[in-house]
Amino acid sequence: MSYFPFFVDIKGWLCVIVGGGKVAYRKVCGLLAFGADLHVIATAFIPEFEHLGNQSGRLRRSCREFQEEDLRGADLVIAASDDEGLNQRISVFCRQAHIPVNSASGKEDSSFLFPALITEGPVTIGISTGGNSPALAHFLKERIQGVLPEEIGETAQELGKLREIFQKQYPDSPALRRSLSGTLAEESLKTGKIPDECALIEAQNLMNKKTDKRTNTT
Ligand SMILES: C[C@@]1(CC(=O)O)C2=NC(=C\c3[nH]c(c(CCC(=O)O)c3CC(=O)O)Cc3[nH]c(c(CC(=O)O)c3CCC(=O)O)/C=C3\N/C(=C\2)[C@@H](CCC(=O)O)[C@]3(C)CC(=O)O)/[C@H]1CCC(=O)O
Ligand SMILES: NC(=O)c1ccc[n+]([C@@H]2O[C@H](COP(=O)([O-])OP(=O)(O)OC[C@H]3O[C@@H](n4cnc5c(N)ncnc54)[C@H](O)[C@@H]3O)[C@@H](O)[C@H]2O)c1
Repeated sequence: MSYFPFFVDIKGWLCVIVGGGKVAYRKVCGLLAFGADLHVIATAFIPEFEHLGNQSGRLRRSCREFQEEDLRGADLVIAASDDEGLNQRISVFCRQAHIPVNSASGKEDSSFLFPALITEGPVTIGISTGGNSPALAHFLKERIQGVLPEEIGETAQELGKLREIFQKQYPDSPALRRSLSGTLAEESLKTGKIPDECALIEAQNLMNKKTDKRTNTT
């Protein structure tokens, strides 16, 4: 089965992670980068956690046994202990309470999976094999990274600004706005150049040329 990919704003979400090993650390790093608040509970932590600090209060660590009480108010839960029974109990509790849960013990106990992630500014690409082969997800990620233009994040940001300009300039012409956005995105991918207002004028010229050509041939 394939999994539906959501792009969710998790800023300020309370994420509870049970476990302080390699798996928990990988998930913690991923979630921190997207602005979540984390509470990690584990009987022992790998040293990498020390280097994370408390992330200006966004990362809290409790060095003790997990208690069910820890799940109160959680928006998202990761069961990443090495105790399969515990991971399973956490998963059952969360599913009953409708809290999204990911378990390191297997996808059967997870209501969502983590993808291999490419993040460049506002551009995020998530790759999943539906849990079949994390290794394949990793290699696919490397391949995609190899063909992405370096400045893709900045390009997306600039296209966002230009899009706002079109919305003001051509409020009643959605088709024109779509063509302009499309032409600019295509050109910046072709040339590898970050679009700016000059690119906007060029795109308008290009579109005029295309329109002229069509009119002349009809
Ligand atoms: C993408 C990434 C995200 C992340 O975890 O952060 C990810 N695993 C990554 C790394 C990684 N995984 C493994 C190792 C150890 C080395 C090795 O053993 O080879 C390493 C370390 C490394 O490779 O460096 C082994 C492994 N993984 C899972 C199992 C158990 C199982 O299959 O039951 C086993 C045990 C062995 C096996 O059977 O292979 C399970 C899952 N791993 C997933 C995601 C989910 C499905 C993704 C999909 O749909 O494809 C799922 C279901 C869990 C989940 O949802 O979290 C991240 C890629 C980093 C990147 O490149 O970005
Ligand atoms: N290492 C991998 O790449 C990988 C990949 C996929 C799945 N897994 C599975 O994920 C699990 C975790 O892997 P890991 O390498 O992070 O393990 P680990 O042994 O490094 O860490 C396990 C953590 O669970 C904590 N823990 C155990 N019982 C607890 C309890 N009752 N309360 C609080 N904390 C408790 C321990 O303190 C420790 O921090 C394992 O079961 C493993 O089989 C590992």
